Amino acid sequence: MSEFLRYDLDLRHYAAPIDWKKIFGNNKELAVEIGFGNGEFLVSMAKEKSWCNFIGFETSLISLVKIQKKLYSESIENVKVSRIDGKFALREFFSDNSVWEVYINFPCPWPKKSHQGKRFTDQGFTETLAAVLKADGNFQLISDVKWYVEHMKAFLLKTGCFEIIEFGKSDKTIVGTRYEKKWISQGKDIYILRAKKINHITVERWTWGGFEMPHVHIENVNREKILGLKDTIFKHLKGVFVVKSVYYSQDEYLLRIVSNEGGFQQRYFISVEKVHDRWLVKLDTDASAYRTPVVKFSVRKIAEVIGF
Ligand SMILES: C[S@@+](CC[C@H](N)C(=O)[O-])C[C@H]1O[C@@H](n2cnc3c(N)ncnc32)[C@H](O)[C@@H]1O
Repeated sequence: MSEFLRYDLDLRHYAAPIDWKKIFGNNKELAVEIGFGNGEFLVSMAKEKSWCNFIGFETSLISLVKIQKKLYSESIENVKVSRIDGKFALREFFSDNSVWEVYINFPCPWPKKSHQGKRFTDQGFTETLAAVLKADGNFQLISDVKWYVEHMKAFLLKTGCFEIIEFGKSDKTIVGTRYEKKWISQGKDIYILRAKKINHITVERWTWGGFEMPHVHIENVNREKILGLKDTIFKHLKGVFVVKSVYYSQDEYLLRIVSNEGGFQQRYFISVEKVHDRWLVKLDTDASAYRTPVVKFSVRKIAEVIGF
């Protein structure tokens, strides 16, 4: 394994909430950046604030690889990064009142209505901030999109948990990232929003409470039903899952699943295999998923549909 991979956390292997003190080996404050891109801001903050540990969440693999090389070459030890949706990770992997600051710099505004579930400007996200930030902890958003910053301000205020301490156009460079440089070079205005947590609320977490997974045993399977599941969509209170493909070999089926829960997408496999005289339906261990309500539901539902 490459040395720089030590910065990378595969959070599927950790029970939530994560014991960050154990991961970093110290008790420093925690700060989170979501969508760090090329990592300029995360790296400079980590160097400047060595009394704090930084966790960066990114969905882009290329960004992950780039920052790990940077962290390794500069021997920076107070940063961990993970390839995961930052909205989900902030809620699921941090205890209430545990994070000192959260930053988002130049998020994609997803202007189309059909994409609005991908925005950070929603009640679920601001409630998560109100849960995980410490008392007096801060959230900072920098963007070139005025309406996006205004929406975020409105959602923060709606929680009743934040005081706005800075809001408006900035006349100077703030974070020095690739996107900030790009928008400034195009003459765009840059907006800053800083908010301080003044009240606390808690939120429901989907994955807390261990790794238990409903492995379902069934007496027999209906082969036609399994093979006919391709492209079937199943609905659940919290989201949906679809069976994208079904693979078959002797006494074993592998179902490729895509789930979506409030915009959080997962791709994984459910295996159906013969064990002695019965069949076992379970989450395939080679491509594991976070144990969210829809993932658990998908295993039970497949067993229900194919078994008899
Ligand atoms: C427009 S770029 C900005 C990058 C960087 N912050 C900057 O200022 O240059 C947005 C970044 O957010 C990442 N991203 C988008 N949605 C995300 C999510 N839900 N969780 C984590 N990262 C996300 C994208 O992969 C992309 O790198």
